[in-house]
Amino acid sequence: MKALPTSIPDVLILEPRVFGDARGFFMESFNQRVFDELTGTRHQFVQDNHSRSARGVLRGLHFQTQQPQGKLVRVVRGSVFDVAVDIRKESPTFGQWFGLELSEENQRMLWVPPGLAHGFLVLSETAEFLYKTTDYYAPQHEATLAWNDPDVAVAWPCHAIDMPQPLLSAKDQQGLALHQLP
Ligand SMILES: Cc1cn([C@H]2C[C@H](O)[C@@H](COP(=O)(O)OP(=O)(O)O[C@H]3O[C@H](C)C(=O)[C@H](O)[C@H]3O)O2)c(=O)[nH]c1=O
Repeated sequence: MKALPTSIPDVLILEPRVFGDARGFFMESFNQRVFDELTGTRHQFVQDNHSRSARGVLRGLHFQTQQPQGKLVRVVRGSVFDVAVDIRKESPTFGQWFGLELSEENQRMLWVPPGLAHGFLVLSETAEFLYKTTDYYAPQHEATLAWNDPDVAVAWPCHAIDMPQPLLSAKDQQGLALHQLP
């Protein structure tokens, strides 16, 4: 597995080693020792999540104000545009975002450390999204940064979904602006 830097210092792209043969492929999708070496951290994961979404669905941008979750995210079917936003007020990259395509084709993963907001836009007919988190779900602490906050200005590839607006949950339609975050 390789780690590639991004525009946000501790957000990393992880590229697994894929062993293909006539039967298909094998890869280690997670290895604690390798993860620790590549990220320089000792995070332990306590929860695995799996969501399926249709084209044009946008989930996010979510974070937990307490019990912040680090997330190791990947796509096993289809393709998404995945985004992390640095909302750590003391960070030199506060307010900046990083995004990339995660897909079953490129097998890429994104490591999103605790304290950032995270979300994705589905580009394929459907997408199966799997991720590990470093702390438990805590709905009482969950919040949403507005996907279209002009101060963050995420360049979502909405042209690729062939619809006027992404499909958002009621909760995500009520996202906060960056300047409103606690
Ligand atoms: C996240 C989560 C949700 N749920 C329940 C709560 C709701 O009844 C239902 C759907 O929840 P929600 O609409 O918040 O699911 P997503 O919009 O996919 O939320 C996720 O979306 C973006 C991509 C993220 O980065 C977060 O990990 C996560 O917030 O699952 C649970 O029981 N456990 C959980 O860990």
